[in-house]
Amino acid sequence: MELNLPDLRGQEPEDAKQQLRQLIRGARDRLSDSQVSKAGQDIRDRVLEFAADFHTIACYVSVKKEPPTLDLIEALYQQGKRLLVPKLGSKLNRDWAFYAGRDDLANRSPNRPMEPSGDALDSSALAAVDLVITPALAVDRQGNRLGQGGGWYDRALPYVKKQTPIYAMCYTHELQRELILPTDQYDIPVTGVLTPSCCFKLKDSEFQKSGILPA
Ligand SMILES: Nc1nc2c(c(=O)[nH]1)N(C=O)[C@@H](CNc1ccc(C(=O)N[C@@H](CCC(=O)O)C(=O)O)cc1)CN2
Ligand SMILES: Nc1ncnc2c1ncn2[C@@H]1O[C@H](COP(=O)(O)OP(=O)(O)OP(=O)(O)O)[C@@H](O)[C@H]1O
Repeated sequence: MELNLPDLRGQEPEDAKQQLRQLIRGARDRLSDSQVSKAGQDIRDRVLEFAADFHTIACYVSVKKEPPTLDLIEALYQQGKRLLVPKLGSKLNRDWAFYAGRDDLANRSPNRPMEPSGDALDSSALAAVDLVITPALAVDRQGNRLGQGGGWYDRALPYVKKQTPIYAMCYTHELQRELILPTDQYDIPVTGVLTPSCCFKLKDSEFQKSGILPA
């Protein structure tokens, strides 16, 4: 499946981003449950291998049709990794807590991703992570990431150490081979991308140079 997104250069970045989000969310809504759960299995298998050398990992807890991360997080935890996941509370606080097993995750506020019960840590906890996995609706060849629009990660990511890799997770068809995504001054480009079919660093990749995805 290819996602044909319009080129919205000339529009205000905020308006352009909003239109792109609607189109991509619409396409996600049309994914079947079995497509989403297959993506979750592929993500678990691939990212587990990719993440072998990282010990403390920040990762989002997926909701609805987002690329599923629950099986991945549990598998990483079973391997003894430390996982920080967002703890939004009732106010979209930019807090985090350590994952303590699947049974400890619960919907603690309506319409929010599931959260662990552990203490809320502010974003400065991100200084201790070796790898960040962010959600994305799309990523382009330059590493620009389109998020859900809250500016949540844009505000949290400045706490990540400069050398720490930041990988954005999306579906493979959401990687933009041609389109340059609209950006604003706060956007922080990502180091690499994770999808159900590929995990790679952007710098000097074939995708960055010529839009070709790894086999
Ligand atoms: N799984 C996941 N976790 C994430 C993010 C994400 O995109 N995906 N975020 C990425 O930044 C942050 C949270 N961002 C959020 C931004 C807005 C709303 C929100 O407004 N929710 C609506 C309900 C929306 C709906 O039902 O579709 C609400 O509160 O009423 C929630 C979380 C951190 N955790
Ligand atoms: N560090 C920041 N300080 C102040 N405002 C910010 C910051 N980062 C983002 N914003 C504002 O938040 C709003 C949403 O930002 P943006 O469109 O980049 O979100 P996003 O990257 O799609 O979402 P998210 O980061 O939650 O995944 C914009 O109005 C943006 O200017």
